[in-house]
Amino acid sequence: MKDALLDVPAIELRGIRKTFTLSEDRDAQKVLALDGIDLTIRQGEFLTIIGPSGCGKTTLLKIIASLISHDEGDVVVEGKPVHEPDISRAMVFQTFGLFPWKTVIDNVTFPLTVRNFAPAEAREIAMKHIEQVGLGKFVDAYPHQLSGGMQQRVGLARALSTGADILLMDEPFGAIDAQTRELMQEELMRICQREQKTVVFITHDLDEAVLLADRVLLMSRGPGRVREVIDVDLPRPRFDYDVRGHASFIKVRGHLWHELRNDLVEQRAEEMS
Ligand SMILES: Nc1ncnc2c1ncn2[C@@H]1O[C@H](COP(=O)(O)OP(=O)(O)OP(=O)(O)O)[C@@H](O)[C@H]1O
Repeated sequence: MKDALLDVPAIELRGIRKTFTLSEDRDAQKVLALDGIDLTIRQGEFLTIIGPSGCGKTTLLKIIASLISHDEGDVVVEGKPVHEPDISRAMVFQTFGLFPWKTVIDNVTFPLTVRNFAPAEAREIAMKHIEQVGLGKFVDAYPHQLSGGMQQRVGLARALSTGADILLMDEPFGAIDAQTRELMQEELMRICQREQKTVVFITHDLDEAVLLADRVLLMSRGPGRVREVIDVDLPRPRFDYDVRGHASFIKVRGHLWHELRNDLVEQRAEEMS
């Protein structure tokens, strides 16, 4: 359980720097997306990332997943430097990332099939997670037959099926209506608490950032840097009381809003000058 959060590093980021080049030309414009990110994420921790648009949140998550390379620094996962995607880390995308031509069961078994699991074993694992996210009756449905919230549940079931200890989630509930989103947040918290997942979760939603997190990483306006890492001192589970009325929730949310608002005001002033 979260109360027993281990002080063992799951992900260590050391001096991560990333520049994008906007074209192939020699004189091409460069964008410094991340500038020296140092951070340790503990095993079983739920870390949310919040920051102004374009500050490098997605870039950082993709670097942790080894989906894109970085220019300088090290990503160390469970003690080992990583350079390629592997089974320790699973991504969940805002746009669900499902294959439209595959059924729910085929979408969820896909990562297991490519890793050469026997079909019966892949199906058994997939079914367990499809049922866990409440879609047992929809195994043979296609994504277009499901609501956005249901499609995101499929994305979550697929990530869980990989058995990855680390879930990397890029605004996974951003495209879902407010009520479904609250249910998904509860479900995710239940699953992560039970299965001791380490989660790195990007959001633009202040309430979501505080509600889910053990710690919130606030990034600075581009180039992305660690501006602040804030502890969220709220008891778990967090869905059986008025967590939004809790003094710690109000304090952390208020602080985040103050900081992000200043960023927006500065950004607007720069755009006007
Ligand atoms: N493939 C790319 N090529 C060139 N520039 C890129 C590329 N991907 C990201 N960038 C630039 O890197 C910076 C960080 O982008 P990133 O998508 O990581 O930000 P973000 O914080 O996730 O943004 P948002 O909150 O709007 O989703 C931005 O300036 C963006 O334009």
